[in-house]
Amino acid sequence: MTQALEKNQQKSMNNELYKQSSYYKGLIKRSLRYLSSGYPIHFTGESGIGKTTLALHIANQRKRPVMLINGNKDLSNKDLIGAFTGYKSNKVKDNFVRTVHKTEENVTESWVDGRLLEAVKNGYTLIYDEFTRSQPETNNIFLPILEERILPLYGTKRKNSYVNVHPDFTVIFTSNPDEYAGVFRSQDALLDRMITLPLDQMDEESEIKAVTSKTNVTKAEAVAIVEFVSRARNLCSVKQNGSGPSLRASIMIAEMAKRYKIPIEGSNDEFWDLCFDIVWFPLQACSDRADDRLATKLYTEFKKIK
Ligand SMILES: Nc1ncnc2c1ncn2[C@@H]1O[C@H](COP(=O)(O)OP(=O)(O)OP(=O)(O)O)[C@@H](O)[C@H]1O
Repeated sequence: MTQALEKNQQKSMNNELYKQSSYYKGLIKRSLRYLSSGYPIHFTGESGIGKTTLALHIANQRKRPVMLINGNKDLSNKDLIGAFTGYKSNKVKDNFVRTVHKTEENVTESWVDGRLLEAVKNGYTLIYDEFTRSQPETNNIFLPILEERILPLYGTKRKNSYVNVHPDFTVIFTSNPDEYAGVFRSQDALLDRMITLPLDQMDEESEIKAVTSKTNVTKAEAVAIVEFVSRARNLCSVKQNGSGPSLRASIMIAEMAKRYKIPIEGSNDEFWDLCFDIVWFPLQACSDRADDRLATKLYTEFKKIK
């Protein structure tokens, strides 16, 4: 089974925000130019700000199959290049003459391409999400791919020692900033071969567009939710463990409120419980206030929802 994303698995084909915002339009245009000129791009920024969604959107514009790999510390060259998965045997018994038994057995090792090899050979657009979560040794395989346009097959028992990279093959990397737990410092040599585009938290107007395009809330409801989450974010006092509730928080609040018909009002207790459950943990992580003081401040911001 191919690992490339099927069309119906590809998100964000027709994203209103990307069509309307001059910032995103410019960024997408430049990114496509870099990719077409053979330069991989790298979106870096905090969790939940839309790196993967943007990467998928750009990848979809290239009209090539899209392959997604998620970085993790256990990802190995075997996963990326492929491996021999066992033996295939083929037995032929010849009983034509009853007294003579002839058996012929052919044993061949069967090879399964890894996702990177499949993408490299066929000219896919590869999205390597959170690539800094993989071990730097694993990511070294990208150096010859990006520099010499070959994928070495070292460590395998294949006849060819490398494959040429298809001219349409290109990579969009994403990462969270290095201070995140579980992230390895990425090698300078690899970063030197890509164009790194830092992404910031969306501005309020963009976030409202993202929430309305992703959920069924009205524009006014999206405004109320996004403004509340944004005020909650402003309660962050220390820049550690992220920067408070992200776009994801706004989307979760909107989805849950719609699904369970919870009125999006600052006077509704059920809506308060929903908002508190979703924003409290990331807010607590970025604040050095005592919990009771922080909760009181959050409640004050919640009450401002009309
Ligand atoms: N332009 C957009 N329009 C609608 N929804 C969006 C948009 N961008 C992001 N989202 C939504 O916001 C949420 C976070 O987006 P995404 O997963 O792309 O962020 P990320 O930066 O890759 O996060 P992480 O670093 O945690 O993987 C998702 O639910 C996604 O569908």
